[in-house]
Amino acid sequence: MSDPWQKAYDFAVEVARKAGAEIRKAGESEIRVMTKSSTVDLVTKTDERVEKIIIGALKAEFGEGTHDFIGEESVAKGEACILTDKPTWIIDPVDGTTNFVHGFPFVAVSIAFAVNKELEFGVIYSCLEDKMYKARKGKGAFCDDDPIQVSDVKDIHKSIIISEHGTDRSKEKVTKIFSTMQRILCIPVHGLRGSGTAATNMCLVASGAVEAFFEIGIHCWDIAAGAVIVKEAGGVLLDVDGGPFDLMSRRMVCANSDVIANRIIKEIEIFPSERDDIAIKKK
Ligand SMILES: O=P(O)(O)O[C@H]1[C@H](O)[C@@H](O)[C@H](O)[C@@H](O)[C@@H]1O
Ligand SMILES: [Mg+2]
Repeated sequence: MSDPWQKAYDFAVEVARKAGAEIRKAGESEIRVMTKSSTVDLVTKTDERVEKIIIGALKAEFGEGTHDFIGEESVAKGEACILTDKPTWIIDPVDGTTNFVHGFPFVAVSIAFAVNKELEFGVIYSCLEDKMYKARKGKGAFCDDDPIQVSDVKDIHKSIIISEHGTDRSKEKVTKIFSTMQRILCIPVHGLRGSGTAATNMCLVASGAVEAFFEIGIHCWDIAAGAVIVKEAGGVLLDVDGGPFDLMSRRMVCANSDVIANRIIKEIEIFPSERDDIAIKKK
């Protein structure tokens, strides 16, 4: 039986690599000479420019109108964030924007592809590390063509948990985020980490470098590609309340096993986060 998505998968890897080169170039040439404040404007331009390069290349390859697109920058400009049955690209052109501004070495291009609302493949290019993580549904997960597997650590006390404080600075949310982190740290676990990008954090779970990642407040474009990569590396994906993973819910736990995931879930203080697909309908 023909494999309809192999060409799209291979092309996505190529496009992610090209986008990563653009990000590195912007980092080397433009960002370094700018003051921090004007750099932030420049970064928004870089995010938008890289997303245009990615979507432009995909439309040129697969035709206008045949596929749908959910991109961080296009949604920010008011485009719909609804997963249809059509072949849909879910794109974060620069995951770890704040890292990028500071030259903190974790910046990822995240490209996922879904058909009939099912994630078919995910590609995450960690462009400052030059590491290409990728996975197709049912065909395993890879980093630069080497197969990757989640960690086999079963003991929470021997686990590293990765999470993020996100971009919200309201006292109420920050308190909830850090009290959750404090409870998890004092289980105790072996350590708490955060790379500054959800996509990279999920690759660290998939490659066995850490045992679990959780966050409330992320978006579908941050986690769609990582969801395929973690699953294909033998990991599990859940909602922060222990229910089934929901791509549009803006919250998730992924881990090397249900045991570690459910132990983390016990400590998470949940706060509301507006769904990706509902928020846009309100506009
Ligand atoms: O807005 P940036 O700097 O990209 O940071 C967010 C990042 O995009 C997400 O992947 C992380 O998980 C968030 O916590 C960051 O705030
Ligand atoms: Mg992001």
